[in-house]
Amino acid sequence: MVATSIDPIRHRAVLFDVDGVLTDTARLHAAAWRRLFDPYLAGRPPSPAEDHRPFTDDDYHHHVDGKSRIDGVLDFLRSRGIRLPRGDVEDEAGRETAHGLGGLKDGYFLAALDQHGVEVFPDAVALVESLRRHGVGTAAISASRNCGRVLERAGIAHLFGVRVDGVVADQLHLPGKPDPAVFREAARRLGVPPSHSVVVEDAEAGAAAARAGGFALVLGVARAGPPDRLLASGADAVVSSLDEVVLASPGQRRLSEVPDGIERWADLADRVRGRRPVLLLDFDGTLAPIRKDPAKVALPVRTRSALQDLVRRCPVAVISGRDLSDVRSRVRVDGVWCAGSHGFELAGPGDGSIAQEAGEAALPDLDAAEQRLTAELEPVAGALVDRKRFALAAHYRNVRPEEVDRVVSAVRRVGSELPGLRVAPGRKVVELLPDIDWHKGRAVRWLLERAGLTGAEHVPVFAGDDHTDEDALREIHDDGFGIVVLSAEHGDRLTWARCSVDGTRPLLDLLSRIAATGEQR
Ligand SMILES: O=P(O)(O)OC[C@H]1O[C@H](O[C@H]2O[C@H](CO)[C@@H](O)[C@H](O)[C@H]2O)[C@H](O)[C@@H](O)[C@@H]1O
Repeated sequence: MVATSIDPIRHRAVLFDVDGVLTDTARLHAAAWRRLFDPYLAGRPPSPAEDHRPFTDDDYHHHVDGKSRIDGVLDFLRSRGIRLPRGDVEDEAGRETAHGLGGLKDGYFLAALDQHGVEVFPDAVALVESLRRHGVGTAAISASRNCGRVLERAGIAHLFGVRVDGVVADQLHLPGKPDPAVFREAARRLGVPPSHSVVVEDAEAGAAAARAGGFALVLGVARAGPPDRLLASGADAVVSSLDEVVLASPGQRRLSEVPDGIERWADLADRVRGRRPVLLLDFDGTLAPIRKDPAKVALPVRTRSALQDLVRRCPVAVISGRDLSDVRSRVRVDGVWCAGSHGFELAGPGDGSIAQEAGEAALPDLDAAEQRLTAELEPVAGALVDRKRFALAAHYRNVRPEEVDRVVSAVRRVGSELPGLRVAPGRKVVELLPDIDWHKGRAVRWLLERAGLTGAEHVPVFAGDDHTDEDALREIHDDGFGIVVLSAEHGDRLTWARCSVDGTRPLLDLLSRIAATGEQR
């Protein structure tokens, strides 16, 4: 299952293909190609090596859609056993070269544009506007040299901070789709890595390009007809209208808009006053500082002693992405509950009075993913594949920047090939988790209920720094108190937290104030 939702926390840019996604011009292109190829094929002398049947919709989707004009001519004719010289950009329209025939097609397309005008798809415009309101960068991508003209005539050129079209691709000598170069160039211009960008495409070549480029989400649009061709080409999900795409909740705020928990404690204290706090704490980046080598991370002495103090005052749990046994061995504070693998395994203090292990069915897929990714990422210097019982992390903190997309796309590909898994990005890490409706948020709620820590007399307090912590921050948003630990690695993303702290020290100070406020009941 892949949700058709764009999450502004994770997806900081969305790249839209133009013809067929934003504007109803794909059919004008298809008609112009047909007008070019049908008489051309009919006029060729019969040959057993060539197929002269008329141009079909399937031909358009498989051989032409999404590609540059010249590649479209060459690839389609090659599929019919015909090889033409590429020719030259100066070739007059109609000459028997790729440039010559491409010029003729362009004349037909421009005539159709003049005759019919450009219609926009209102669902696409609504999505673009909504994304921009959420601060997500938007780009328009097209193989067409007429992209600028189409966007201007449609009145939507101003909605895109970046445009990478056939003209830009020619200037920079970028190969056309299915090569990911045009998408990567757009992401680069928006300043967002492919691993945090979404591509919206209606063409097979475009979906394949985005998949190969390691983009976070490849969303196919099949306005008429089945989704299969786009799914087969690499789309994560296919919608028939962009109305089906939902955005993360407006309840979230930018990190820069969230008040500092210490500075604004006087205003925030009422949320916990008179209630018994239940402290639910993330480990890496929250209790323990981030390090280059995950194996070298240790709980600082001062933090352990603060936890020992807190556990005497209220229930405390650590909810980590690490393996359960790993996080337990690093926390070592009596009386603390621990959850590992992002909440997929959970146990009570000591011997574990209660236990929960979600995601058992995904173990064979995790084993297969571990085998494949260990082999595939072995040549990537700095890449680290870390298998947890119910998760697999591919770390790229120590990978050269130009190799990061290789790591991310390998994980995404393996994740999409194994139906039991889903992809979850984190801080310089991309993980595979069991594809079931379970995460830190569900685990936290389960723990509160099983331990009898529910009801108005309790207030769940969750603190975390990373993307997977947002599941828990969202879960307790209405009845609890969420704290996000700031990090320069996240930019100004959205969060469900009610307040922020600037590191572990102020976090421990805030938790102590929360415990003290709870003690005044
Ligand atoms: O939920 P958490 O307890 O925060 O665990 C999330 C991941 O944390 C670890 O990776 C992160 O910390 C590493 C050490 O500082 C750092 O090198 C890496 O870049 C971070 O993503 C841990 O290794 C993962 O298994 C956890 O999933």
